[in-house]
Amino acid sequence: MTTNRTFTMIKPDAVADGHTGAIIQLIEAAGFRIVAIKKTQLSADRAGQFYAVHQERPFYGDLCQYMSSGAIVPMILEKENAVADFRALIGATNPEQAAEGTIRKKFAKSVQANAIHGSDSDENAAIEGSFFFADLEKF
Ligand SMILES: Nc1ncnc2c1ncn2[C@@H]1O[C@H](COP(=O)(O)OP(=O)(O)OP(=O)(O)O)[C@@H](O)[C@H]1O
Repeated sequence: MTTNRTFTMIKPDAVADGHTGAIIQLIEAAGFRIVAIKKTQLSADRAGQFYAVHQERPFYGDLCQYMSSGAIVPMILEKENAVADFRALIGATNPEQAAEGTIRKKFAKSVQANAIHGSDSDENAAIEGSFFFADLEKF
């Protein structure tokens, strides 16, 4: 296994509900090191750019509206096997299918408002991290 990075965002529902601290605690307890972190809000246009891969999907418009509806907390995280281990920590996209103990099982409200994002590959983790953070913001 190699030490590498993944990208995550705590989504608007979880930030608005006051779960930011609890989610960060779970992430750090699972062995991830925070390389970069901020609190920000996406415009609908920027949410659309971030999720451009989904633009043909029926839920794309709703997703962009939801992701720009409030503050989010994007982070770059570092750990051995970061991408796969983080996907395991957050659980399935649909919280009804998420395993016990996962972040989505604990905090997600629906398949859309599912509390947290996790990159699905090393390549996307690098692209998504650069979408939010300049090199000088990564430590
Ligand atoms: N059927 C759906 N209805 C509404 N929203 C959806 C649906 N499927 C996915 N989404 C939303 O789009 C996001 C991206 O979908 P994707 O299939 O990439 O899931 P994921 O990889 O688990 O999620 P993410 O990319 O946020 O980590 C989901 O996290 C969710 O917020």
